[in-house]
Amino acid sequence: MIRVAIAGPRGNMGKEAVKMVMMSSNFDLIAVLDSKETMIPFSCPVFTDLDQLITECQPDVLVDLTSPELGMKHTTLALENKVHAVVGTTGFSERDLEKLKNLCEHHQVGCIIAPNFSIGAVLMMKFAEQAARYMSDVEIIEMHHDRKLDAPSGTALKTAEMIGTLREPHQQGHPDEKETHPGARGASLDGIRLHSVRLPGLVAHQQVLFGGNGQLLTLRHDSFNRESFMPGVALCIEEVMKRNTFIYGLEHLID
Ligand SMILES: NC(=O)C1=CN([C@@H]2O[C@H](COP(=O)(O)OP(=O)(O)OC[C@H]3O[C@@H](n4cnc5c(N)ncnc54)[C@H](O)[C@@H]3O)[C@@H](O)[C@H]2O)C=CC1
Ligand SMILES: O=C(O)C1=N[C@H](C(=O)O)C[C@H](O)C1
Repeated sequence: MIRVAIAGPRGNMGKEAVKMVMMSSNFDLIAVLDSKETMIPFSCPVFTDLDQLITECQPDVLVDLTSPELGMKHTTLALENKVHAVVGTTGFSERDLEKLKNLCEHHQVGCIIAPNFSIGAVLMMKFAEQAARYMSDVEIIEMHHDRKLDAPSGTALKTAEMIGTLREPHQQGHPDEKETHPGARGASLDGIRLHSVRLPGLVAHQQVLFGGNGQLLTLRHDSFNRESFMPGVALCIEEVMKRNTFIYGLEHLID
């Protein structure tokens, strides 16, 4: 049994993760970390202090599903205490990722950062990486619920990064194009345009558009609920236990 603690247990993702871990015969939910003492009864102790949680409960793995600043704080503390970390929280900077990688190496402990836990989204990213070899003009439209804190999404950034391994950086669109309304062309990552839509009713959706002469290739993935992420969370908990390295992206865990 892997001893699992979850940070953010009352959130959209945290709720599903608590359910999944409790239902699994491989995992033992030994504690949750919340922002306050909660009225929601959990079948395990609720902590508001991660130091105390680690000392008293000694988890094997901390799963973080909170916010960018908290996620960084929690993951740092977990790794410093040699607790493996599975991080679904998005919005980390490149510097944050570098810092976590160094902590893994220093403390010889595993950490998996998964910008997207759903298998379909990971396949979309892999297909996009392949397509970029042949079609190098690409724009990404990600669409999420309006409670999301970070933009662009972690998935969109990771997709652009994967495409970037096979696409020469270049400016897209007309060389003389001008935004009459700032932001109209979206963010640019080496010339790949990223557009973020935030609307009530949405969950997590992304389209990757590849344009060529007389043709358009559209790759699309939709998560209609948070259950879609849970097989990926379970896989990461199992895999992180076998490692003492830093992994960024679920694509490194599937063939
Ligand atoms: N990697 C993936 O596949 C996915 C990642 N996410 C990411 O997961 C994160 C959480 O997303 P949601 O669940 O939608 O957000 P949410 O806002 O519903 O949940 C965040 C939770 O963190 C809790 N929290 C606040 N302060 C805390 C503290 N000090 N200690 C512990 N918990 C605290 C809040 O009470 C809240 O329940 C976001 O960064 C989001 O981008 C979301 C969906 C899928
Ligand atoms: O906040 C969300 O909801 C999601 N966040 C992740 C991201 O930023 O890509 C994964 C998924 O898109 C849902």
